Order: sequence, then structure tokens, then C-alpha cells
Amino acid sequence: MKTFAPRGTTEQIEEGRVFAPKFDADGLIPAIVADAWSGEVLMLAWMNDAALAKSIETCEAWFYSRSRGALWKKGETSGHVLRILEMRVDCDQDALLLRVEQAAPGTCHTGRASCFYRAVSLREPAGHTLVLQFKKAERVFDPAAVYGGEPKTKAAATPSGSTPSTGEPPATE
Ligand SMILES: N=c1c2ncn([C@@H]3O[C@H](COP(=O)(O)OP(=O)(O)OP(=O)(O)O)[C@@H](O)[C@H]3O)c2ncn1[C@@H]1O[C@H](COP(=O)(O)O)[C@@H](O)[C@H]1O
Ligand SMILES: [Mg+2]
Ligand SMILES: [Zn+2]
Repeated sequence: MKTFAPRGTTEQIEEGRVFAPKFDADGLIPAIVADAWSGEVLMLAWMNDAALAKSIETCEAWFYSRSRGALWKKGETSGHVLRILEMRVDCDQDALLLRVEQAAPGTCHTGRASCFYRAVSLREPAGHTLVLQFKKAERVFDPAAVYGGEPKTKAAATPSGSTPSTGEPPATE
């Protein structure tokens, strides 16, 4: 059973009004999630046909977890659901952008605001271990309290979560 329109011509896909999302060979389409108010990119996850349909029906973000092999409503454990204010599709309709309002601060399961809290060093030659720089590493919630497990209160107090071997600088934002 197909939930969405079949792909048309390039002209129809790029300039038309019919939503005809392209799922990859695994039946998935990537969805970038950004905070609707700040524009901050929060996470990237994948949707299958069912997750996309549920997201559209409920205006809450549903994904397909590749590692768990299951449909997943973001926030089902944490309560940190993502209300979709707008869903955009890119030119060739093979990527989605969800502009969301967060029910609670912190989208990343590590307790950070965004999954993208580290930067890869640029202008480095390939072929050796590249060091990551912590850019926005402070935890805005304690993942142990929300998900269970070892408390992260110490790491929350030291935003860079410093592990001396990597020489991480403190958070810069
Ligand atoms: N909460 C998250 C979560 N939030 C954001 N993300 C991002 O979403 C991506 C999930 O996509 P995939 O499942 O395809 O990714 P994956 O890396 O193959 O596998 P997992 O992350 O699912 O292990 C990850 O790569 C993360 O960058 C999360 N990925 C996983 N979780 C887990 O989801 C579960 C439920 O959490 P809540 O939805 O917050 O209740 C918990 O077990 C969390 O650990
Ligand atoms: Mg991942
Ligand atoms: Zn994350």
C-alpha cells in the first residue's frame, strides 16, 4: 500500500504541487529537525512511510530508528516531543526539514540542546585521528533522570565534558 503519490517527472517533482517523497532503497527519507524559532539544527533522523504519515497526521515528529528497527515517536520515553509547525521538502523531494517547537528543552538523548554539539577540525590532513571540538556541550537536562542510567551531574557541571586525551576546549557558545 502506497501512502504517498508516485514520483512524477523532474518538472513535476521540482516545480509541482504534489508531495511525492522519495524513499531510499531501505524505504527511508532523512529528516532534518530545526527549532522553528531559533533556527538551530537539532537532529537528523529517518522516516519510513508510516513515520512520515504519522508525523503529518499528528503534527508530532515520528521517526524510524534504524538501530532499533522500529517506529519511534520522538519523546516517547523522555517526553521531549517535537511539535511540527512546518514540514518542508527539498527540491527533488528526497529530504525533509521539520521546523519544530520543543515540548521541553533538549532534543539530544545525551542531554544537550542539539545532537550537533561538536565540531570537526578543518584544514587538517586526512589519515590521522581528527579531534572534535565541543561547541555547545552544556547539558540542558540530565539524561539519567530522564532516561535512567548513570547520573551525568558532574558532566553537566563541566560543559566540555573534558576528556584530557582529546584536548577539548570549553564550550564556545
Ligand atoms: N532520543 C533519541 C534521540 N534524539 C535524537 N536522536 C538522533 O536521532 C538519530 C536516530 O536515528 P537512527 O535511529 O536512524 O539512528 P541510529 O544512529 O542508527 O540509531 P539510534 O540513534 O536509534 O540508536 C540519532 O542518530 C541521533 O542523532 C536520537 N537517537 C536516539 N534516541 C533514543 O531514542 C529513545 C527514546 O528517546 P525519546 O524519543 O527522547 O523518548 C532513547 O533510547 C534514546 O536514546
Ligand atoms: Mg546516528
Ligand atoms: Zn543526539
